[in-house]
Formats: sequence, C-alpha cells, structure tokens
Amino acid sequence: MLTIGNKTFNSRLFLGTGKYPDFDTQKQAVDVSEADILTFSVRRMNIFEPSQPNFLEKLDVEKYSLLPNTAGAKTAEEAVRTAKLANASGLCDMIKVEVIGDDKTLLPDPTETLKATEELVQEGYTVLPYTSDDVVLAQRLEEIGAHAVMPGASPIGSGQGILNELNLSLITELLTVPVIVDAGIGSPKDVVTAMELGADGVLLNSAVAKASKPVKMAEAMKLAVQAGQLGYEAGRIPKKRYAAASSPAEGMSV
Ligand SMILES: CC(=O)[C@@H](O)[C@H](O)COP(=O)(O)O
Repeated sequence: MLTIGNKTFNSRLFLGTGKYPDFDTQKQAVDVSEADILTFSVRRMNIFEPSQPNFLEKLDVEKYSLLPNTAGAKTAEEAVRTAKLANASGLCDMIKVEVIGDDKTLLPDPTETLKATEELVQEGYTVLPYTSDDVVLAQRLEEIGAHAVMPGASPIGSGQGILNELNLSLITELLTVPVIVDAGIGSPKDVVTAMELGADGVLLNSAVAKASKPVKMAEAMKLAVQAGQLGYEAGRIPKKRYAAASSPAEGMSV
C-alpha cells in the first residue's frame, strides 16, 4: 500500500495518459496497468469547452485518482494558476508541479519548483513536485511540505533510464515522504531498478504509450513495479568481490 497525503493506493505505478496512438489503446493500457493514479496535462484538457474532444473521454475517471500536472509552466506563477484551473474544474485530487527550466532538456527549474510547491502546500493542495535527482533539493521540497517528491530518472521522453542511481538511492534513504521516480523510464528493467533503489513508486508515460505494443508494455510495467518492490522488501544479497560456492564443503565429512 502506498500513502500520499491522506490517500492510500494499491498500485505503485503512476501512468501518463498522453502520446498513445489512439484512445482505445490508451484505455486498454490503463486497464491492464492496474494503475490507481493517472496524470495528464491540464493545458491539454478542454476543461471549459465541453464540445471539444476530451483527452480522457474513454476512461472512467471516477475509478482513478487524478494527478493533473502543470506541464507547460515555466514559472511558479504559471504552475499555481494551472493548478487552480484543474481544481476549479473538479479534476484535481492531487497536483503534480512541473515547472520546466529549459526547453531542450525539459529539466525542471529548481527555484520556481520550490516556490510553486510552497505556495500550493500553503493553499491546502496535495502537492507532488517533479524535480531533478538533486539530493538537497529533494530534501528542501520535503521540508516545505511536499507530500511526495518525484525525482527524474533522466529527461522526459528520453527513455534513457536511470542516470544517477547513487542520487536516487540517497533520496529514497533520506526522505520520509514517498519518492516517486518520474520521467525518462525506457523499459521494465529501469522500473525494477528504481523500486530496488527504494522508490515508493514510478511515474511513466512514453515508455508505454510509444512502445510497439503499448498494452503489453503496460502489463510489463505493472509486473516490474511489483517485482522491484518485492525484491526491495526481500533484501538483496550484498555484492562480493570474489565467488562464494553454492555448495560449501566446510563441515562435511567427505
Ligand atoms: C506525463 C508526465 O507527467 C510526464 O511529464 C512524465 O514526466 C513522464 O515522462 P516519460 O514520458 O519520460 O515517462
């Protein structure tokens, strides 16, 4: 079970809803993934124009916890405004703060992310900021009241997987709020690694939506989260420099 703020979830997989080849594939992938939390860009929703196509129209949104994100925001002010828009439309169980600092890398702006997180926390939102894998920044976000912290594995949509295992493991060790590894996941292997590093969950989009077979990949990601979590709880063996025989001879008479 995963608890964020005052909500509890069965699944530790957070799924993005964009970039699918069509809405039927999106729905099937979401169903198969058994994700409880779905994220979507507020800017891509026709919130106040019911006649326009609705990005989530195939999904039974009542079944999920919705995590709108502030994608497209470049300042704290824009992110806060976007969060309020999502809230006003009734589509906001929690908010993912995403303030981009650079168009090419889509890496988050640290100071604006802190500012937006602080303001939204003070206004009573359940806030999950997307951040870099910087350990001290993750700690600051926790200190100002973030309900979970979401360090990136690598740049959004890059599929490069986890670039800095050390930093992610330090973040999961030092923070007490949930740590959700977000962005850059390329394959189930990356998900297992994130969970084995002690992440409480993983948020991904492109790796499923852009896979050759998105529905199959959604299932693989579900299983990877479960396998990584089980492995983490089971406690892996320490790495040794030299071999250790599987059938030790000590204590045997012959
Ligand atoms: C959907 C969303 O929130 C993305 O901004 C997120 O960071 C996922 O990134 P990937 O597409 O790399 O999984």
